[in-house]
Amino acid sequence: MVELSQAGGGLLRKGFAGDTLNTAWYARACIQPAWSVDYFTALGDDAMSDEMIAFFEEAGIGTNLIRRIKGKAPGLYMINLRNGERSFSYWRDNSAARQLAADPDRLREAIEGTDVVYFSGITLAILPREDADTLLAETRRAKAAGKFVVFDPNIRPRLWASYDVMHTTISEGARSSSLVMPSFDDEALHFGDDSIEATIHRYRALGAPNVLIKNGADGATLNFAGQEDFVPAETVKEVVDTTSAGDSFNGAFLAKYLETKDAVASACFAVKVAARVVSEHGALVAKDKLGL
Ligand SMILES: Nc1ncnc2c1ncn2[C@@H]1O[C@H](COP(=O)(O)OP(=O)(O)O)[C@@H](O)[C@H]1O
Ligand SMILES: O=C(O)C(=O)C[C@H](O)[C@H](O)COP(=O)(O)O
Repeated sequence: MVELSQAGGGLLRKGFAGDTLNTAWYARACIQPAWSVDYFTALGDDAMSDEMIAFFEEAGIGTNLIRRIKGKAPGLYMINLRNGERSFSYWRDNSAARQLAADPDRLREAIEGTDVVYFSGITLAILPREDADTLLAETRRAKAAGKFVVFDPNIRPRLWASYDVMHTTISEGARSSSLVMPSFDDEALHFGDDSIEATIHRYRALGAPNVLIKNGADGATLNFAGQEDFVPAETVKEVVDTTSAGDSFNGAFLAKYLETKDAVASACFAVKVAARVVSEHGALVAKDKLGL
């Protein structure tokens, strides 16, 4: 999506963001140069879509899988801030990305060509029902084939037709995953979990072998194959904008974990990156400000 963030004095800064893009961006910033990170989405044929493609390429994110749709444009969102905590306004009903899974062969081919698949509750929420089912069938297939499938529920009630559809579809997303990376405040608020243990238990019972719960300034709890660990958050002097805290954590974590297979060390790295991200405006913080 195109992102409008606060630039001071009533001015808005234009950027590009969206939860899966943010995660790809931080993974790319943190991963070994020899690894490739590709973004699978749909864009339009307008100037803004061209600019986004150029921006992804400049960041080193592969764009060959991106479908261009005639007459369409990217979605738009604006970050609203209250004491550093973000909320979003969206203009995305007609975005090109809603058609990202409309071509099942293309989707299957893209997934077959990769070792790791990352998607989110927002990915599922913006798709027409039958396309969400297509994507879920492919992520189940990928997991069964031994690929590492990673899912962040990223619960956004406004994007879903109803609570029941949201609950069922997010549960299916988790069931088709090797690792689920939820944020505890969302899970407690929307799915009624009264503890981090309850969230871990729910996702493991659905069939996700690994769960990593992010909990804002209270750090992160991991349960990898039944082994539980806790990693505290970094202390942040001033929380400026929490947009992308969770996505940057996910991208940084995956970059380290895929290389080292050390979940705790990777979470320790991810809390450091996320701490830098909440200290700046907007979803994507420049690599030289991440302290890598
Ligand atoms: N106020 C904060 N101080 C320090 N670290 C933070 C803060 N807020 C978020 N983080 C870091 O970002 C990670 C993700 O934040 P969280 O708020 O749980 O995700 P989301 O943005 O998805 O709601 C946390 O696990 C933590 O490491
Ligand atoms: O809401 C959406 O659809 C977006 O993708 C916009 C934001 O860039 C991410 O939501 C940020 O995600 P957090 O890491 O949870 O702060």
